[in-house]
Amino acid sequence: MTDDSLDLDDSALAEHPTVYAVGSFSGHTALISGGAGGIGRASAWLLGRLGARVILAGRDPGKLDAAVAAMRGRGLDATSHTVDIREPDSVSALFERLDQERTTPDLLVNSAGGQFPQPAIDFSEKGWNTVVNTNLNGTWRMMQAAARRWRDQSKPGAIVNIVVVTQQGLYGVAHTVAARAGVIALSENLAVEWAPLKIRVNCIAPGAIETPGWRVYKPEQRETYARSNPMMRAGQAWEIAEACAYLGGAAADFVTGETLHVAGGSQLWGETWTIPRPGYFKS
Ligand SMILES: CCC/C=C/C(=O)SCCNC(=O)CCNC(=O)[C@H](O)C(C)(C)COP(=O)([O-])OP(=O)([O-])OC[C@H]1O[C@@H](n2cnc3c(N)ncnc32)[C@H](O)[C@@H]1OP(=O)([O-])[O-]
Ligand SMILES: NC(=O)C1=CN([C@@H]2O[C@H](COP(=O)(O)OP(=O)(O)OC[C@H]3O[C@@H](n4cnc5c(N)ncnc54)[C@H](OP(=O)(O)O)[C@@H]3O)[C@@H](O)[C@H]2O)C=CC1
Repeated sequence: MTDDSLDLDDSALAEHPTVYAVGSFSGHTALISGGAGGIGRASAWLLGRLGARVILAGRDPGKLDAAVAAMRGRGLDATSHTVDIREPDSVSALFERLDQERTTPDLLVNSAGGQFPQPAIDFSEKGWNTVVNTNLNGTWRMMQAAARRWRDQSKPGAIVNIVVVTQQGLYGVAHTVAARAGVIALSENLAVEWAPLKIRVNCIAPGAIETPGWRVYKPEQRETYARSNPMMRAGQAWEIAEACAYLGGAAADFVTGETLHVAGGSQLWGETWTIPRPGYFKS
């Protein structure tokens, strides 16, 4: 697997078959953080094709512009805004821009996130804080900003947080496992606290999904990912997008506080070593 082969193909995303009915998201607006990344972009394409107005958010304006241009080229209603979810002021500014446009998303997909592989014993203070600030604090900031709009406008809302498999099998990224376990616990708690506001909060835990985000891992580690689950293959971003359409849409109206593993069973069996597997574990 080369670095180039990790890039998603917009023309494939424009035509990939889906189980969902065209129009099932008509009249809905979806805000997707990390919308120009792998999972976020696939989710934006799917929701857009199902009729949603999609707003992509991320740090890199070039990546956002390219993704939006590809979607608009196929007639989808797509726009973008820059945001750095690590910065509270940046998240506030994003939502203030949406307020000025009189736009309130119905669905928030938090796909912005990431980490670097390193043995935990070597984490620096800054490295740990960066990953926790991105994945736990950044996700929380987006959730709170959206929920305040829904509360103030008496509108229902749905949140889908993209996390990682936390209970077993993912090693070399302990900072992100800790941060995402926090997001899952937070989501379960808010599913109750925000139920009176008609806000549903769910998570998707992807297994190994081939995306540009994999470039952060060495090729020799990536080569092991397809054997890290009982189904003996890597997943595709589209498979996460379809889960997103389920949890974010009407089919999941009675589902909240759930974490859906789309991971080929890796939450039950298998190991993903993002750093070299210590000889200690070799048979
Ligand atoms: C199948 C497997 C599971 C897959 C799961 C996935 O999620 S895949 C897809 C998911 N997608 C991704 O994961 C996307 C890719 N990931 C990222 O963008 C980054 O990992 C990020 C989240 C840290 C943000 O990065 P950024 O560039 O915005 O941040 P920055 O440059 O400001 O760094 C801040 C500090 O972090 C530290 N530090 C950073 N890197 C390393 C390292 N290699 N080594 C050691 N330390 C490192 C360092 O302390 C640095 O500060 P310094 O010492 O330089 O002053
Ligand atoms: N691919 C996989 O195997 C798995 C992925 N995941 C998780 O799924 C999510 C999506 O990952 P994936 O699509 O694979 O990876 P990508 O790296 O392709 O996408 C991640 C996106 O997050 C955005 N992002 C990162 N940091 C910030 C920030 N501080 N503010 C705003 N945007 C940010 C990036 O945008 P920009 O470049 O513009 O900053 C990027 O587009 C992540 O949380 C990831 O950890 C979980 C399990 C497995």
